[in-house]
Amino acid sequence: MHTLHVELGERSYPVYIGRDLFSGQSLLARHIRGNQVAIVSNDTVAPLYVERVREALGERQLLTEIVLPDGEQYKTLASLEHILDRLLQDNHSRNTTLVAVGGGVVGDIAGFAAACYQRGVDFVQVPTTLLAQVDSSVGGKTAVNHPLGKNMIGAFHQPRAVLIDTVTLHTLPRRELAAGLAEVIKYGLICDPGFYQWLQEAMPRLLARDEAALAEAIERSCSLKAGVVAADEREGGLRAILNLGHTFGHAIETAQGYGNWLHGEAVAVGMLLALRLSVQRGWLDPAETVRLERLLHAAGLPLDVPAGMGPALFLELMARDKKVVDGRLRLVLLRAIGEACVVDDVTPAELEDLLAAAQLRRDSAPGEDRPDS
Ligand SMILES: NC(=O)c1ccc[n+]([C@@H]2O[C@H](COP(=O)([O-])OP(=O)(O)OC[C@H]3O[C@@H](n4cnc5c(N)ncnc54)[C@H](O)[C@@H]3O)[C@@H](O)[C@H]2O)c1
Ligand SMILES: O=C(O)C(=O)C[C@@H](O)[C@H](O)[C@H](O)COP(=O)(O)O
Ligand SMILES: [Zn+2]
Repeated sequence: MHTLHVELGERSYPVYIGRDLFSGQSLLARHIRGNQVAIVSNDTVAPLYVERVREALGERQLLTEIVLPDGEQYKTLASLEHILDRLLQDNHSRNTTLVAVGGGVVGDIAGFAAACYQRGVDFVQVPTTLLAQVDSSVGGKTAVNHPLGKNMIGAFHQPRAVLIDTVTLHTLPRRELAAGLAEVIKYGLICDPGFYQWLQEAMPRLLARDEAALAEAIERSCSLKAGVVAADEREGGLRAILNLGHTFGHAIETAQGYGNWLHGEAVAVGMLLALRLSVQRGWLDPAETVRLERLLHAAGLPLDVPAGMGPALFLELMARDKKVVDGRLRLVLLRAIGEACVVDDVTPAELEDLLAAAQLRRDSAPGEDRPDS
């Protein structure tokens, strides 16, 4: 087992990465302060993994299991309300702990419920998708979506611990594995060129679910994210680099109706758009776009914007991005591979050209595998 720490003073916590973390002496029980627990999961993950988690918790005075319907379309205020209703009905007090067992959707909603319930209770993340293991379980961003925008209602609330059991990745559908790889690739692009190079070589092993390769990708990703979060917990500055590709990606997810495009798929296309802008500024060699396209394609990720999503719709949705300051759009670009920066001077005309070209590229290559075809 490998242990990392997210260093945030009194809110610091460990991230455990290993196999079979729920057997033997319970790591989980050690991070639960009171005698009350609510497990939050969904109807796909609960039958697979909740029993193991329940056993690892041992005897509890109060144990509630909350099973949400599966899907990004349920990352809503209604699901949040359902969790809060159940906690109140079962008389959970302020020393209860929520344990999120699932992907980023479950983790984000359960974390937000923990932030809200009686003004804040403990929670532990047990992420079961690659995406949640490398990204969403670490860092304390919690939220639900709104029809007008992704993660628009939420809070910063750090977990007490993150338990990453890599065995869970064996049941993960192939498309979901690819979605997680998009966020892994993101770390290489924004802050670690050596890791980016390693990913080019390791991609076949990652796709074959080679345990050593997956563990290395998870450890390196979590370590990079922990460093950024420790330096800027609430996204006052540096943390925004973790948003590479997300301004475009969130617009795609919102426009397509949450769940049609996976978060990682939308981010993959968004990162390519950000790279093309960086090339246009003369910061990157055009060959870098081709290198990223090859890597995303090898991972099984889309390269093109959705059909019918033109510049006007992109610009309308991107104007609601959380990084907008005083009406000014801010985008994460790359000065070099491994060196991200945030700019606020990309003009609407520049974006229109970029997005019109992306639409043209999409329409001139029909029949390729895409989430919406
Ligand atoms: N808080 C953050 O910092 C952060 C970071 C990145 C992404 N996110 C959010 O995370 C969400 C995406 O997370 P995701 O990609 O994990 O999606 P997800 O939670 O929808 O999970 C993907 C699918 O895999 C299933 N699943 C989960 N674990 C499984 C397993 N081990 N075996 C079989 N099936 C399994 C789920 O039921 C679901 O159908 C988005 O809402 C995104 O906005 C948040
Ligand atoms: O942890 C962060 O900070 C991130 O930006 C990680 C992203 O991968 C993640 O999708 C996050 O939820 C996006 O945050 P948002 O503030 O743009 O909603
Ligand atoms: Zn993301």
